[in-house]
Amino acid sequence: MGDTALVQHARGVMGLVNGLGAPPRGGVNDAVRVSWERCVNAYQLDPARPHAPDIVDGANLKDLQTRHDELVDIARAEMDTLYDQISGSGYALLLTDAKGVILSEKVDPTLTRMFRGAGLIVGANWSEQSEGTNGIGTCIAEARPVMIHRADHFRARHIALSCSGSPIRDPQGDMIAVLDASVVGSHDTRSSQMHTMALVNTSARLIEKCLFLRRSQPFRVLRFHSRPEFVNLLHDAALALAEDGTVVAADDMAVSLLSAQSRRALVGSRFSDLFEIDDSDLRQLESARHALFPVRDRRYGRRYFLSLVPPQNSTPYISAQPLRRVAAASESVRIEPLGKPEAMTLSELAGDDPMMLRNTRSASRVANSPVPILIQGPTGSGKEAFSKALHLASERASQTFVAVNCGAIPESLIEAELFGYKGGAFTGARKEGSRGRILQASGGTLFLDEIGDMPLNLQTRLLRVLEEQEVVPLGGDTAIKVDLRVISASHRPLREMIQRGEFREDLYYRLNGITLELPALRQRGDIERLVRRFIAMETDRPVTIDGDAFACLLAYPWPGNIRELRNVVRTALAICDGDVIRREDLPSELRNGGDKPAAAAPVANNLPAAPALPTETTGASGNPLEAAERKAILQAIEQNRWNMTLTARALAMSRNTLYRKLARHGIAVGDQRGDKVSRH
Ligand SMILES: Nc1ncnc2c1ncn2[C@@H]1O[C@H](COP(=O)(O)OP(=O)(O)OP(=O)(O)O)[C@@H](O)[C@H]1O
Repeated sequence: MGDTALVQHARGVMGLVNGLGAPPRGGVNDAVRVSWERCVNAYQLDPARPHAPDIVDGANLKDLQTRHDELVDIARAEMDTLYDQISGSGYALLLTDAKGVILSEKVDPTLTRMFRGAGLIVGANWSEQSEGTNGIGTCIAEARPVMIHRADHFRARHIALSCSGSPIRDPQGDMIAVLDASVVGSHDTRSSQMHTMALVNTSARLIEKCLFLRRSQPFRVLRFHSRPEFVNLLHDAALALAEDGTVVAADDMAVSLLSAQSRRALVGSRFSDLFEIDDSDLRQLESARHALFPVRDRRYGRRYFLSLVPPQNSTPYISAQPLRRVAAASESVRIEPLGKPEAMTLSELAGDDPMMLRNTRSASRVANSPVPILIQGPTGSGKEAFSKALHLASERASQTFVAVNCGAIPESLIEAELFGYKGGAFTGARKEGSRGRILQASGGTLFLDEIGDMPLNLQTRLLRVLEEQEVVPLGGDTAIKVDLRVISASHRPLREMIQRGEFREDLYYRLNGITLELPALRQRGDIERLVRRFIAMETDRPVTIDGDAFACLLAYPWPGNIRELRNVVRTALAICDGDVIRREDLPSELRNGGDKPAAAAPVANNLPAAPALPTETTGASGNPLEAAERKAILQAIEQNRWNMTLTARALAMSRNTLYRKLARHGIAVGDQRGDKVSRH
């Protein structure tokens, strides 16, 4: 190509963007014009200036390829097929990462030199920022398939190229790669390139589908289409379902066939919300492997044929963190301070996790109704935070939110704490009496945490209060009307407790208008986001978390759930040297790959909200036996994260005995004894 043509092209580009000189004859389409404007205005590129290609060095390229090995592996087979379809027409097939770095190629060996000359080399960065408008970079910028034909390119040196790029998305819908077919010096017209574009696009969809199916192996996968002959072929629609029928991932075809707005709109829904079929039918569908079932969708009553593929692989790691992106695990990440939010909203708590999204959807539906909510979930999974957010999302937001931890108040005090008492009602009672938590919560929300720890006789009293909506304080004879919204929570299996006669069935049904199950942290699909968010919330300066430390945080099984994560982050920020969190700033359990059993959960995560533990040398008596007991109690408290019921159980003593011992050893548990009152 002569120099004059290159100069003329550069002039045409600048003529169009800046109005300095004549724009190209025949003009360009909108996507190309907008891309040229980005190149000049945002990236300050010059179409005429020669530049050195941006090529990732060997070690970093290897690292990139390793991180994308699943994708590269899946794409290889499809690239071979596509190559056969267009062989002889001089194309190079390229697979890049989401930033435009070429990870692998399929090229006619006789044309390799020509492609090298054009800069199409494994490791080269073809983002718009580097190479200006092109089939890869512009596809990434536009997040859709694009064809950049000859003089559509921004840089004059690329105008011999014709490129067709199509994005590849992961099961969450995030773009992770681009498949591109490029040819040098072809005299084909733009319209004859359309055929190649269509083939590239089809291959990209097939790679996406294979990736979806591979990553969904730990789940049941529902395949469907309106035409039975299409089911279980690569063009059908697919939904990955958790064990309880919740959609954890959806592909684009499912979005299109169900007329949903996006993949996110489907994630978190129940299978039975989408189709006219019960959850129990799932098992039947599963046992009739590959059989097709006709069914209608609930929204429009359209008929589809379904087939259900059972989980292929249920190793705990994969099933626990199914579709989580771990690619970023070995990259350092810089995080800016965010400041502590006053209180988190339901949607902030849910993040991107499918189970949490389903919970917030259900909770929002009943936020303003009196329907009682029972939240089940392991300790530290955010039950109280969720209840508070629900309170704030309701019409009662301006009233009081009262949290009572039934597991942390000595049994003998629960009655007085909850129902209140008249002055002098019992020995030790305050002269002026006490209103009690129920009355304090009237008009607002009463959160009963660890409801499973409430003694049976008090369960009966609580049931009466809830049914009559009135309370009689201890030692009093008149009932006081209350207006309560009750949210209760437990990490214990209440249904099993009913069977064993430890929990009243009638109270269970009174509390359980709807039940929400909060996932353990290790089951959430958004740990990476939570880690970033906690660091951003807890830091007052920009910090970097190095790749190794990040990988440890993502790999750890988090027996203490979100509370533990928060404490680990706080401690790491406090002890890290400078502005970088490194692996050595993490507790040893995390550094060692999190392979300790849950029972030996880290004791190094001093709960910041908890009062500082006195050291064992401050024992009251100086007696070695007493000191040993004191030490054992302190350790058990820390290991059980200040949950007194669990601590008592671990020490094989009753809760009342534990409280007596705490008093004797001078161990103050302060506000950890359970009841917190906050006003909004
Ligand atoms: N999704 C979330 N995002 C950020 N922080 C959260 C989230 N969920 C909970 N937290 C924080 O994690 C900590 C533990 O949450 P919370 O006390 O609500 O858990 P819990 O399940 O009620 O615990 P327990 O069973 O011990 O009573 C709190 O500091 C809370 O603010």
